[in-house]
Amino acid sequence: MTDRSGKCNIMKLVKIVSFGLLVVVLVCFVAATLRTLTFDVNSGLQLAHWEKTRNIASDINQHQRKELLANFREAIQIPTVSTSKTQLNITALGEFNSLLRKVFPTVFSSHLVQHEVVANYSHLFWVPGSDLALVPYMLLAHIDVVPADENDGWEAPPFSAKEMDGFIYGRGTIDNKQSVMGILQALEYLLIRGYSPQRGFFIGLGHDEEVGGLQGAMNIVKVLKKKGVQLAFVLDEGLAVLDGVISGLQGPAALIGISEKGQATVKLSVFKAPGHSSMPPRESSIGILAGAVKRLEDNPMPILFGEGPERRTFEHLAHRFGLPIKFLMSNMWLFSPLIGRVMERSPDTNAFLRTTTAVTMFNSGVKVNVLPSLAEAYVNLRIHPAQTVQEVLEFIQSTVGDERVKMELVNGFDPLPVSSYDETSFGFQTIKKTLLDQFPQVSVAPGLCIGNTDSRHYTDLAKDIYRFAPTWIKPGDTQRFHGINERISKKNYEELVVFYFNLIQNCDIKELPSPHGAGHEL
Ligand SMILES: CCCCCCCC/C=C\CCCCCCCC(=O)NCC(=O)O
Ligand SMILES: [Zn+2]
Ligand SMILES: [Zn+2]
Repeated sequence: MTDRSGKCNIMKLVKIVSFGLLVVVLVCFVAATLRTLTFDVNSGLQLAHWEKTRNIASDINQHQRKELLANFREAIQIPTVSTSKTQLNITALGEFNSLLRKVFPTVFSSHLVQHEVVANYSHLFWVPGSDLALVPYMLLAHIDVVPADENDGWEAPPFSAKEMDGFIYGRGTIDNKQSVMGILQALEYLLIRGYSPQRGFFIGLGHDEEVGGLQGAMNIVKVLKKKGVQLAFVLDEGLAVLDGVISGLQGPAALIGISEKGQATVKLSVFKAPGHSSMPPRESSIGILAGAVKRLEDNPMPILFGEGPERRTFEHLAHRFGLPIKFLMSNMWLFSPLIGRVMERSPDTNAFLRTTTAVTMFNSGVKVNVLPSLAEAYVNLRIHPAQTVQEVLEFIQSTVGDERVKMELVNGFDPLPVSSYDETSFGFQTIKKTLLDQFPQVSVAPGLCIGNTDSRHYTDLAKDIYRFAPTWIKPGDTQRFHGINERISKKNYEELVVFYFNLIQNCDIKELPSPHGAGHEL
């Protein structure tokens, strides 16, 4: 018995020790493979080694506070609406031109600024720098806005620029007149205070961005190409400071767009012989098309989370999440499918995961007793960086799976190249430094811009294109883009003016401080 039980005990002990060893080996393996990123994304700027510039202070007095706000409100009150490529409000665009000249007299009269109107309503400014060896950069924004209907539920008329509870309400307040006016207001104040740049810069204000920028941005690019211009970087609208928008993230995050999604507009159509509504066929053109559209909505494109630059966002921000999210985000190679499942539940986070499918127009029928011959739908897709227009078309074709539904690509372009964001990236680091000087509480990370911008026309002029403005977006604000009650706080608009005021001056450094001793020449 003793022997047997002794043997049993030894066997048990061997089993327990083996199991224990196995657990230790497994834990060691997992610990070696998995990681929890703890680096501080805001470090690495080498602030102590940053070239000293004698920046003009950006303080704003009471008079200027009133003035800059009044200028901004006037800009919002002009309905520079773009409805389609052929429907632009040219009266409003003309009025906007006069407004710019009236409220920024120094910009338009200074010998330091060259200005030209492009394609009738867009503006190109050139401010040469004193050091010709420094490659210029360019700031972009757009004057036009999408339509707005007061009856959709606006709390204030969309072109009233009404002030309520410290906010200015109106179409264009966050897309994108805050940048148009913010950039020029900053330049006006810089010039008044005697500033002249060392590094030259351009400002481009497009008038038809909301319908593709084919007149404004494309012609500005043509003008610059003719002059042989190459740019150190371009900064356009796009992402923003997200405050409480990414659930679980501690503190606000400034996401600087280093790429933007591609886009395709696809027309689906069904043709059937017309006839009398008293003798309907089993399936109408409308019914067949509705079925196709429903299948597209029921079968979203695959989740590609982690396969594009959005992966970098979460790796950068991982340290600002509590456990266990921090752990999941630090190991995207393993957990991205799980994170994707959670993020797809909300439209604004879903947009970062996959190519999105939006049915935006559906037309058919002319009379109640006539069977319509033609039913048409337009589908607008925003293409994830890991896909192409071609792949998206193939997906649509197989999902619709009905030869009676004709598919036509109206227009499309692939996702944009990824710009640099490492320690040697002049544009990214200068934007980041300017942000951190002004908003030390913010984490700065690269991001994917889910909308399209005029900057996509600039790829031949600059390798590095960033999409960002320090517009603060809080919970509920993402729906204000192209939606109702678009607004910006007065404080935030002032902050934008200060941001551009400081950014322009910060760009005057010759090179970035190098973590390894040698500078990064531009
Ligand atoms: C990482 C998860 C964060 C989710 C929060 C989403 C934050 C969204 C922030 C900004 C909105 C993006 C707007 C982009 C600018 C759009 C410009 C535009 O309208 N262009 C025309 C077009 O795309 O059709
Ligand atoms: Zn915009
Ligand atoms: Zn827009």
